[in-house]
Amino acid sequence: MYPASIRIYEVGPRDGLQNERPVAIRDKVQLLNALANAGLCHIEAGSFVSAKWVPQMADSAAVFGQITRRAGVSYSALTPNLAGFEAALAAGVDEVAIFTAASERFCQRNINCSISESLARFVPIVDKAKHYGIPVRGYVSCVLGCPYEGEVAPQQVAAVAEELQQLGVYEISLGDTIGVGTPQKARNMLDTVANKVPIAQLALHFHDTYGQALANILACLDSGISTLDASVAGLGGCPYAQGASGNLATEDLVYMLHGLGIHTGVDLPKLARAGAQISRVLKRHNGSKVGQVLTAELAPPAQEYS
Ligand SMILES: CC(C)(COP(=O)([O-])OP(=O)([O-])OC[C@H]1O[C@@H](n2cnc3c(N)ncnc32)[C@H](O)[C@@H]1OP(=O)([O-])[O-])[C@@H](O)C(=O)NCCC(=O)NCCSC(=O)C[C@@](C)(O)CC(=O)[O-]
Repeated sequence: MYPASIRIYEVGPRDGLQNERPVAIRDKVQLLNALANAGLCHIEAGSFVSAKWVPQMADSAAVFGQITRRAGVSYSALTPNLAGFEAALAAGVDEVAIFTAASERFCQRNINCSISESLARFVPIVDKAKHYGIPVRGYVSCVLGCPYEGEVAPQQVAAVAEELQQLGVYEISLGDTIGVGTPQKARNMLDTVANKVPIAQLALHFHDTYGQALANILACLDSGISTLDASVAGLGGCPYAQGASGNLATEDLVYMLHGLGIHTGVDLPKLARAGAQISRVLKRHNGSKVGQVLTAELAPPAQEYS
């Protein structure tokens, strides 16, 4: 049976924009405000990582300082280490996310340490976050494949997710970082992880490189999953996974969920306008098919795509 409602975790301003051309602070803030106005209540607004590694996120503190905070909306950020957590706290985040991988080589390329070193780094973050009452989310990357190691065993994903849960995160988002999953594999991976971590603490974070993300989600929708990550206009990719597309477009996800009678609390036309606006700013093709249809009149002239 499908759930009556789904919590959508919007990652476009972070996962999306970290892999796009640089965007002015005012445009990021406008996007964040538009997403909140569209009814999204969980928005990943930036990351406190090394500017040498991900320059697109270097202005996250300024972005947090300029958002028009909307009541009931949680604005979160990625924090790879204690320095990142302290900067995020000073910037006024509502929630942070720690991130590791199910693949050793991806973990090294992404955060320059092994999986076990990453987990050790997260201990003081979780401790300090608890002290300040800041919820911590966890990510596991490469849950359906790795750009360096190929196939990733679902048992390995489950083992890393279980370690994150034992650290004290409230939720673990399972990332198909390079979007290689297919429906049966996605469901098998989710069921394997759910044997170790309660499904209520899991979220799905599927990139759409091979156009499978929506099908993968549909295959998992009657599992008890209640949180899905998505990126407005399908923004993004992955800095350490060449060729990876952005997350599943939020507009496409909302359209499907509403069509199934599942409540999201999201105003689709407002969301589509936010997606069209940021696509214009980026002079980028709108990665949401639903967004393209709903905002045809806002689309930039064709020559701007070249
Ligand atoms: C983790 C590090 C910092 C290790 O990087 P490192 O080089 O091993 O760390 P370090 O401690 O030696 O520091 C190197 C420099 O970075 C600075 N530094 C150190 N920490 C911070 C910080 N928090 N904020 C700002 N600056 C920082 C530090 O001060 C120093 O500066 P320098 O002395 O050279 O001028 C680096 O590898 C890094 O920043 N990586 C970030 C990678 C990243 O953001 N990747 C994208 C997000 S993950 C993702 O997209 C996947 C996900 C979550 O969406 C799920 C999925 O789809 O799979």
